[in-house]
Amino acid sequence: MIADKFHPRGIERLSELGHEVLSEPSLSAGDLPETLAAKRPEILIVRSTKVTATSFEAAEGLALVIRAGAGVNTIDLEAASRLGIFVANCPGKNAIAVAELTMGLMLALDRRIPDANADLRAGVWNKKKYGTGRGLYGRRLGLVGFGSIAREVATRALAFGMQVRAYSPTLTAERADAYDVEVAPSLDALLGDSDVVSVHVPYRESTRHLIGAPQLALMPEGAVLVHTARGGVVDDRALSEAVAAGRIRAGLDVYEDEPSGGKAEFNLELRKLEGVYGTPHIGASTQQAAEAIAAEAIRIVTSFADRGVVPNTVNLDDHGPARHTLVVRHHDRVGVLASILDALRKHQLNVQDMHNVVFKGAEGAASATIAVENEPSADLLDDIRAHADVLGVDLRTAR
Ligand SMILES: NC(=O)C1=CN([C@@H]2O[C@H](COP(=O)(O)OP(=O)(O)OC[C@H]3O[C@@H](n4cnc5c(N)ncnc54)[C@H](O)[C@@H]3O)[C@@H](O)[C@H]2O)C=CC1
Ligand SMILES: O=C(O)CCC(=O)C(=O)O
Repeated sequence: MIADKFHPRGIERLSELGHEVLSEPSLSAGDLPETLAAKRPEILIVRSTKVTATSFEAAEGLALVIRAGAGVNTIDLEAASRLGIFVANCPGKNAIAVAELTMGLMLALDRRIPDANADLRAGVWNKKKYGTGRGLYGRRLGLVGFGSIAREVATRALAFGMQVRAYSPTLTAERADAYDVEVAPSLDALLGDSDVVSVHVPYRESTRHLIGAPQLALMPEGAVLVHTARGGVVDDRALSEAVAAGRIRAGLDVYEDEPSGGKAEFNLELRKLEGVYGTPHIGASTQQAAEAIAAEAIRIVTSFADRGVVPNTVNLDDHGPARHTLVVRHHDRVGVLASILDALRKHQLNVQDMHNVVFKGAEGAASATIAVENEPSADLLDDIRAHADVLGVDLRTAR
C-alpha cells in the first residue's frame, strides 16, 4: 500500500514485478489505521503521512514500512520495533534536490529575487533597491551536519567560491578534507563565524531547537540562516524574533507546525516577515529525486519480497548487546542447526544475530555465526562439539 504521492512509473513497475499495489495518495494520517486494518498490506510506503503507534497496532500482517525519503521522524519507530516491523528509508536519494533548493534560497536571499520579481510583476522597476546583493563568492558558509545533503551543498557552494566549514559530532578532519571543507570545533564556533548557516540534521529529541535563541544570537549581524532540514530543529519563534529585529534573514523550506498534505492553509506569522523567504517543504520535490526515491523503494520491496532482506533499516539494533559470537562449522545437513539452537536453549542463551553460509563443493560443509547475549560456558561449547555433525566450534569475544 502506498499512502502518499509516489512516482507513477514506480507504481507501474511494482505491478509489473507482480505485486498487488494499492495506491492511496490522499490518505490522511487519521485515516491510516482504519485503512491498514481493512486492507492488511504487508508493505506500506509513505512520504509525509505520519505512521503512529495506532496505525502500527491496527496493521495486522504489516511487516515493512518504507519511508520514500530520508527523514523518519514521522514514523513511530518504537512502536514498529515493539511489533517487529521493519522500517527502512531511502538515504541520499533526494540529497541533490535539497542541495539545489538550498543554493536557490541562498541566491534568492542575497539578490532578493522573490521581492524583485514581485515588484517587477507589479510594474515597479527598482534597480536601486535590489542592486545591493553582497555576492556569495568568498563568503563563509557553515553547514550544521555533514551527511548526504550537506555534502552536496558543500560541493555546490565550493563551486560558487564560498569558504565552507561544517560541524557534526562525527565529522573527522580526514573526511572533511576529502570534500575540501573545514571542520568547525563546535556548533557555537560555526554559528559565530559564518555569513550563511545551512541546517542539515535529522529531527530527534536531541536536535529539537538545536538552533534556538542563544544560538541565533551568536550569528553575526546581517547573516543568513537556511533551513531545509526538519521543522523543530530550529526554534521558529526565536527565529521570528531574530528576523523581526532585523539581525538576520532566513530561507526556509520546513516549519515547526507545517501541514503534511499537498495543499492546505498556512498562516504562520514567520512567513510574512520581510526577512524570510519560504517554500512549502519542496526540497525533495524534483522529478529526478522522485525517480531516484521510487527506484530505491522498489529495490527495498524486491529485496524484502524475494529474500526477506531489508536494506536501509533504521530500527535495527545493529550494535546490540551481543559481545560473544559462536562460529560453528558443521556438515550441511537437515537438523544440525536445530540441534545447535537446542543446546543454546538448554543453556538459556539468547541469540541476537545468526547467519549460516555453505562452503563450495560436493561434500557440503557450512558455518553458522551466532551472536549471543551472554558469554557461553565451557559446558555449552562441549555440548555443541559433541554433536556428530559439528566440525569445529570457536568463541569470539569483542574487546
Ligand atoms: N526539505 C526536504 O524536503 C528534505 C529534508 N530532509 C531532512 O534533512 C535531514 C538530513 O538529511 P541527510 O543529509 O540525507 O541525512 P544524513 O543522515 O545523511 O545526515 C545527517 C547529518 O546530521 C549529523 N548530525 C546529527 N545530529 C547532529 C547534531 N546534533 N549536530 C550536528 N550534526 C548532527 C549527522 O552526523 C549527519 O552528518 C533529514 O533527516 C531530513 O529531516 C531530507 C530530505 C528532504
Ligand atoms: O517527500 C517529501 O516531499 C519530503 C522529503 C523529506 O522531507 C525527506 O526525505 O526527509
